[in-house]
Order: sequence, then C-alpha cells, then structure tokens
Amino acid sequence: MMLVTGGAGFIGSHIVDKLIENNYDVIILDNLTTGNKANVNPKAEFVNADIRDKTLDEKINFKDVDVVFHQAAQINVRNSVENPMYDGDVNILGTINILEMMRKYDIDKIIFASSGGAVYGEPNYLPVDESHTINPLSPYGLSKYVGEEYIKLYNRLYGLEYAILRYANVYGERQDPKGEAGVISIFIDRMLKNESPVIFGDGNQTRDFVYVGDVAKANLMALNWKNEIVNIGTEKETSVNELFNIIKNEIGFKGNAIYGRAREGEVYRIYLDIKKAKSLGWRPEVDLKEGIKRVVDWMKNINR
Ligand SMILES: O=c1ccn([C@@H]2O[C@H](COP(=O)(O)OP(=O)(O)O[C@H]3O[C@H](CO)[C@H](O)[C@H](O)[C@H]3O)[C@@H](O)[C@H]2O)c(=O)[nH]1
Repeated sequence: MMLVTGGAGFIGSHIVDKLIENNYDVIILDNLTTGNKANVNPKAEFVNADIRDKTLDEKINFKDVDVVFHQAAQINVRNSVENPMYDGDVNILGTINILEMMRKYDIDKIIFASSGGAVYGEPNYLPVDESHTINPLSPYGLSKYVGEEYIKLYNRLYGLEYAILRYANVYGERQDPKGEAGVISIFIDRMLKNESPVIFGDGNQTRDFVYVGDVAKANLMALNWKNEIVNIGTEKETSVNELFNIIKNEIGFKGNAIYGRAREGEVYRIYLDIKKAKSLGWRPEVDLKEGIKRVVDWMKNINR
C-alpha cells in the first residue's frame, strides 16, 4: 500500500494517478487546505486529516503502508517569509509527525518532495548540482532542508530508506492559479481572462520549469532509488519575461505585463543540473512549450 500525503494537491494527485495506473493501492492523506477534492482519484482511499495530527494512526492503517510519498506542505516561498511559524509548523513538525508514524509502524521507505529551487539559495555556479552548498533565502527553503535532514537522521537511527527529490519549478494541469505560487498557471489564468499578469521585479529572474507528469514519473522511479538525493528539473533556464512571451504567443494575448515590486526571499537565477537523475534513468520528456500548451488547454476546459 502506498500513502501519498498531499495526494489531493497539485503534484501529489499526479503521483496518485500514476501509482493507480501502475496497479498500486493508494491512500491519500490531505486536509484540503490547498488540496482539492476534485483531484482525488476515485480509486484511492481518501483520508481528510492533517499531517500534524498526533492521532493519525487512528485514521490510517499504517500497518498496511509500505512507502510514503510525502508531498503535503506549505509550498509558498513568499508566504513563508510573511509567516515563518506556520511554514515551520507544517513543513518541519508535520514531517516529523509522519516520520514518527513511520517509525512506530516500521514503514520501509519515504519519498520526499524537497525543493531544488529553494534549498540552495542564490547559486554559486550554474547549473546547480546536488553537492552545491545549502544556503536557503526563505523559511520555506530552510524548512524543506530541515525535512531532508530529519529523514537522513531517521535513516541513521532506524534504517529508514529514502529518496529525496529536489524539484525545480513544477508546473502543469491542476496547479491552482488562485494561490500566489505557480507563475505559469497564474499567467495563463490572467491572459485567458484578457488581464495583464504582474511580473515581480524586472522579470529577468530565471527558473527551471519542469512538467508535473515528468515529476510524477520520477517519483515512481524513486521506488527503486536507495537513499539518494536527486535534482528533478530540466537543466534549462527561462526568465519570467521569456515565460510571459511564450504564454502570450500561445494564447494570442494582445496586452503587456505589469511590473510590480520584487519579492523578498527569492533567488534571482537558478536552474538545476540533472546528471544524477539521468544516471538513474530519469529524464524530462515534455518541453516547456508543449507543457504550456497542455496547461492552456486544461484551463480553457475547466473554465468553460
Ligand atoms: O504573479 C506572479 C507570480 C510569480 N512571479 C515570479 O515568478 C517566479 C516563480 O514564482 P513561483 O511562485 O511560480 O515559484 P517560486 O520559484 O517562488 O516557488 C516554486 O518553486 C520553488 C522551487 O523553485 C518551490 O519549490 C515552491 O514550492 C514553488 O512554489 C518568481 O521569480 C516570482 O517572483 C511573478 O513575477 N508574478
């Protein structure tokens, strides 16, 4: 049995779908704060609870769980700067609570969603590989890294097996444009409504945008990765200005972007070295233009 925390969320729900396609039995744990009931695969068992709940084992039969895909988190970099206590509560204490359940019920393995965009901080060199120094610029980057370190500690203390996936900027269908994170879905949503998106800062900041289907695939492959920390990105750098133009062309939007103030706690340039993932057999398959096209089609359909 596979347990996916955050399985009603954006990335988690894609992992659930792929697991079910591959005939695994799945339990979803999600408290629906940012997750959405509509994303819940009907073939999965759904448990509405919080990862910080100390009585989780009264709600989930952990004895049947073999692997935990831990995707539930506070995911917003900018909100973590505004509210570091909440970020730490969910991302650090929530992760410890999941690890404690795993220890108590002797669960073999955790596959953890970490952040390749946020744990390294402003890169010393590009692309950033997994041995780059850790120097987060936000509570979110730090809380993700602390989660990694707890997992490694549980490996040393109790032999818990892990795969830590440091995601680049993940985008795709089901990313909620109403939150503040997920620039691609936010820009598409606005331009489809014929409204100008807001670019924070000068728009020359860059990110590595990786398609959610490719990320879900990496998670399934990680079932065979033993105690590895792996960047999951594309090794391609795209600025927010470039992104605006790609989406503008795809949609045929006639307006311009509005430029707003830069946000604190953000890195300026980043893209990830993915040699390690490739050596483990994974590579991204959907390029940015194709991925954006898919999100545009999806958003047109849900808004109809
Ligand atoms: O309306 C917007 C929203 C975002 N941006 C800019 O677009 C870039 C990307 O912003 P996102 O919110 O899409 O992504 P972040 O890089 O801030 O964070 C995301 O990617 C990270 C990894 O890089 C984390 O893992 C995090 O969980 C995830 O939300 C940033 O420079 C941001 O300033 C805008 O210009 N306008």
